[in-house]
Amino acid sequence: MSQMKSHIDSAPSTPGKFKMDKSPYSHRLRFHSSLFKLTFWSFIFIGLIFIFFFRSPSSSSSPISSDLSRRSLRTYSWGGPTWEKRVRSSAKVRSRNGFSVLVTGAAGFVGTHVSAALKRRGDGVLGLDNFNDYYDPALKRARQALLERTGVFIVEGDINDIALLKKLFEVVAFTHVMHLAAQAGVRYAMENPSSYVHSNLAGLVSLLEVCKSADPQPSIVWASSSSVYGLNTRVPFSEKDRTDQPASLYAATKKAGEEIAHTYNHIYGLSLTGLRFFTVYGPWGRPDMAYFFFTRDILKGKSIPIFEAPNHGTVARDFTYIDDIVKGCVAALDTAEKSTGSGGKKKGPAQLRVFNLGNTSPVPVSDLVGILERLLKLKAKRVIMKLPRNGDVQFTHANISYAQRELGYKPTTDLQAGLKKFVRWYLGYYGGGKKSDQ
Ligand SMILES: O=C(O)[C@H]1O[C@H](OP(=O)(O)OP(=O)(O)OC[C@H]2O[C@@H](n3ccc(=O)[nH]c3=O)[C@H](O)[C@@H]2O)[C@H](O)[C@@H](O)[C@@H]1O
Repeated sequence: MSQMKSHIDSAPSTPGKFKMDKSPYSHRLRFHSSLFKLTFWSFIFIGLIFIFFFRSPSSSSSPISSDLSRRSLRTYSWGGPTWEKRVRSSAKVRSRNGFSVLVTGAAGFVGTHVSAALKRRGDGVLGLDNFNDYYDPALKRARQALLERTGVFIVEGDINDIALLKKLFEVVAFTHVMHLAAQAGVRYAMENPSSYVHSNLAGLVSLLEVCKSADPQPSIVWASSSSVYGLNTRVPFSEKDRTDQPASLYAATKKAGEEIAHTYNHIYGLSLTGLRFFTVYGPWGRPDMAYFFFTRDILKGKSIPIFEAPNHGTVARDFTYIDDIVKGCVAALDTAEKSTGSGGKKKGPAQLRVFNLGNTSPVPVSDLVGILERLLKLKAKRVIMKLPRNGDVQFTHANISYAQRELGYKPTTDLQAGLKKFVRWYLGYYGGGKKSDQ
């Protein structure tokens, strides 16, 4: 190549002169030029093969499959003596009659709070989370750091990874699983339906498969959603009401989860408790939720879209503060009966429950914005918009008498008090909005 380069460099700059076949070097030049072409095209060919094999799944025409493949192809490293030691130590029970709990979605909003609460009272807690990028992973990492300081280790992995789940049950005989890993969010289901199937259906089944084969089988408490009430118009929503009209794919996957839970309870004797959370909010919350991004956008002076139902109908939510939800989750674990099966075989009927965990006082979204304005001492740029027809329901309202009776569940934080705590956390964490580019 360098020889060829020197020929070219020494050749006259006029292109036409280069074609003169009288040149004593013309023969060698032609040979070198075809060698150059061969090398050049070989590189192009190898490059194309490389691009085809290594990029094709994520460069598929559908953004859905590309996103899903990005998530499911991600590999996590786990295993080894040091890793097992950390798993064991994190899951070690430190109080009398304490539980050993596997918390999936531990770097999530509810997962972090529940893990911390369990650890505080002496339960052994091991987290599992895939740290996906549905929202700012830096927030998940910050929650992880918080939990690490309390002695909770979060294993990085996906609930669809059966080998990993089996390994965790080999290392620790979990008494309970708090299953909070999920693809959340009502509106995002229009954008990325597959991720709901991946996490809320396939992931749930993987987890239940491993739990049913474990010996002893753990008791499982898991997150369903208020969205299962869908188009139901009877208020307040009771667990006895129909839930066969979901208004979003998200709701449909949660409802399907409840049916899947029934199956595993029926066939394998797994003790299963589903908790229908009602719009949970609070410090360390999810940036995709309205109260969170309203706060961010009011601080930035950006306009905020406030949904309104037809004929100026009010849109309202039974916003529930995180500490109340945590109490409900812990009470559900405390009252969960043992699974009755072992090694994949049912020995007798097992407990199967579903509870509403709400606040029982719906608040219009416009009032939520009013509270935020007062707390932030800023006026919001409100833009009234039609309630989109992509999954949102007009209102939610929980009847919590069943949870009250069985779990002693009694929410104590109203929206004003809860948002005050959220705003204080938000300003401390993001420093008045400077860091909040999620
Ligand atoms: O209760 C539940 O089960 C669900 O609660 C929330 O869903 P959602 O109540 O829709 O919460 P947000 O997305 O924070 O919306 C809160 C309210 O603000 C309204 N909103 C939302 C977004 C927006 O731009 N403007 C607006 O007015 C919504 O219509 C809704 O009434 C969570 O996002 C779900 O993961 C959870 O399962």
